[in-house]
Amino acid sequence: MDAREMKIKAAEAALAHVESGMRLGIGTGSTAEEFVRLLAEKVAGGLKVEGVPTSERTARLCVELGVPLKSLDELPALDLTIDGADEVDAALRLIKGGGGALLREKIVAAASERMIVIADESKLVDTLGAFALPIEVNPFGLVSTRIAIEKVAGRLGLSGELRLRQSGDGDFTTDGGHHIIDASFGRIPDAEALSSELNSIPGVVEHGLFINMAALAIIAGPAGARTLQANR
Ligand SMILES: O=C[C@H](O)[C@H](O)[C@H](O)COP(=O)(O)O
Repeated sequence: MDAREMKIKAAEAALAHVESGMRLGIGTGSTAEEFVRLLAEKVAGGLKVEGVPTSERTARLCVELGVPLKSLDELPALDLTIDGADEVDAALRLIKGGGGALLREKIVAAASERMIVIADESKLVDTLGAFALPIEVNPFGLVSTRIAIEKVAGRLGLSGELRLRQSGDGDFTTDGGHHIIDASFGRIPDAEALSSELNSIPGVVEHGLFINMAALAIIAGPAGARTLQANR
């Protein structure tokens, strides 16, 4: 089974949690897109749901495939969000933002009663941090913000390259008009501490550590999909 087939398996298992009438947060990325494709088939077959997309990219795919959308202001309380992740640990702490959608993803997940993460087994890790942590920053005062990130990281014993994410035509810009610094810390033993330290930096808009947000992770491997439950 290749990576795409595993993503589809995880997305199929997540679809079993979707009931007619639900208000859904719809994630971003290649795994979430497999979920959108399967959801669209169910919608075509009569399933009634309304979705709030976590990115312009997801919104475009939903429109193309006929998944009904609303804005988060129209549907401010959601039943369930289904989204992918770049890393998942056993406590269901996540790194997200590889696709640059972390801010809207976090806002949508926080507005949802439940978040289910879907991923292939390559995303499951013992300790977060091998994937560079995306940190969304305001373009104003980038140098000061970068220095502040280095300082808080240093206080927690973390170091590594902080790289301003690039796209084809210059600095990558998120749907919210911000930039992303990818922080290669290697290993983040205390994700909670790093999360609150990063939140205290004014130029940091949001970061890709999702803690206490996912209720369930559906992880697919060659043998099929298994479910991990958050112990809280
Ligand atoms: O910003 C993007 C999101 O956080 C994605 O959910 C994450 O990067 C995982 O994407 P993929 O399913 O493509 O690996």
